[in-house]
Amino acid sequence: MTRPAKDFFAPLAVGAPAPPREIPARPSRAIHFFDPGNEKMAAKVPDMVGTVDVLLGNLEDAVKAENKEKSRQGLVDIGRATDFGPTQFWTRINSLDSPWVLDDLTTLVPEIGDKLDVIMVPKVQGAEDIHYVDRLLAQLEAKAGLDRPILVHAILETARGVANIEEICAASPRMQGLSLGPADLAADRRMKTTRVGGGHPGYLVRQDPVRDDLGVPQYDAQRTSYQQDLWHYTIARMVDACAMHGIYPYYGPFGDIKDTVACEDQFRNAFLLGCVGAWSLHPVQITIANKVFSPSVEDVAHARRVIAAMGDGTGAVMIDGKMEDDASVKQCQVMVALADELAAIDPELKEQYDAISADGEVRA
Ligand SMILES: CC(C)(COP(=O)(O)OP(=O)(O)OC[C@H]1O[C@@H](n2cnc3c(N)ncnc32)[C@H](O)[C@@H]1OP(=O)(O)O)[C@@H](O)C(=O)NCCC(=O)NCCSC(=O)C[C@](C)(O)C(=O)O
Ligand SMILES: [Mg+2]
Repeated sequence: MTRPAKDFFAPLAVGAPAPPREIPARPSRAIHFFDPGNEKMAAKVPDMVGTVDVLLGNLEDAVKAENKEKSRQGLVDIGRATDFGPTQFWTRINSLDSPWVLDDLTTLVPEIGDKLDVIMVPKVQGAEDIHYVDRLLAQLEAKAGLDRPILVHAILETARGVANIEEICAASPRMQGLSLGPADLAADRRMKTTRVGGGHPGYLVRQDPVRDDLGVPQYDAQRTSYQQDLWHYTIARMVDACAMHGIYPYYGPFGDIKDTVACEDQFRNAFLLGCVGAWSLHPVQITIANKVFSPSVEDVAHARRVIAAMGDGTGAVMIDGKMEDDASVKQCQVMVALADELAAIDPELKEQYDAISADGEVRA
């Protein structure tokens, strides 16, 4: 059973900061993963501040078992030494059934809890996992004297997690968002892919066979086929669950680092469906995510034009042969609100968006 409404926003430990009533829409187009125990990667982190929306020190998968403590300590060192300015600082802790997670939390909260914005919890199965982390964080925050609650992000990477998606989003006022974990999820579902996210050439639909003059189907003749998106169903569920709960959905990792074209396509599908960002595993993917998850100048110009033409936002008008009304103006408001949020942290985008007048004219 969920907590009654009057208790939902009460701190879960005496002296812990009050949980948030709203999750701020902070830009997070790329959640950039680095291994804090890898000296070469860690050395690059200070210079990445300001170039990426989120820097995430990863402690879970992709960190070898023998390096878990080194990575945790590396994260503490980076957290203490770095001024993150406008960039958010997140971590992915080890899974709740691992031998490392308790030390992750009991070390990170007192050492760098004042710097950490969000803790990503992998392999979340249901509300019980979030409840566990929620209470423990409250106890640790109280003990450390923190005045700001650390937010929680869940990765969906089991069938049970997907089935329990709504209760996971609703489990705590700390819930900030969800990410897709396509590799673990594929394994858990017994999907027959061996990739980390992205498409698969075998998952397709094919045009019907053309027929000859006698109406006989020509099965061997050339037919167009279209690759489909293996992740559409899960992302769409995430988007609805997150929107309903006032939190944020993210596409997860795209493992084929060299295929920047397909990565951009996968990220754009997620953007169009309602995701606010994706993970970047390699610096090259930051550029892709920043581009894809920022509305284009054309889209912002069109949105401003519709908003200007719609006046008080009611009724119907024709713009370039298309009907716009109370509903389409709301879509335009979503686009403009995102552009405003991004302009506030990205000077290059600000310049581009500032060149668009309030009624949608793009100045040269
Ligand atoms: C893919 C890898 C091995 C290629 O690493 P590389 O060294 O072969 O690449 P490179 O192109 O040769 O690197 C060029 C330079 O960039 C640096 N570099 C390279 N990557 C980064 C980075 N991320 N951040 C900062 N710097 C980075 C690298 O150290 C090197 O520095 P150098 O010029 O000084 O020699 C490497 O990029 C990497 O380890 N990335 C992170 C992988 C990761 O975090 N995986 C876990 C998330 S995905 C996941 O867990 C799945 C999920 C959700 O759980 C589920 O679906 O179930
Ligand atoms: Mg995983």
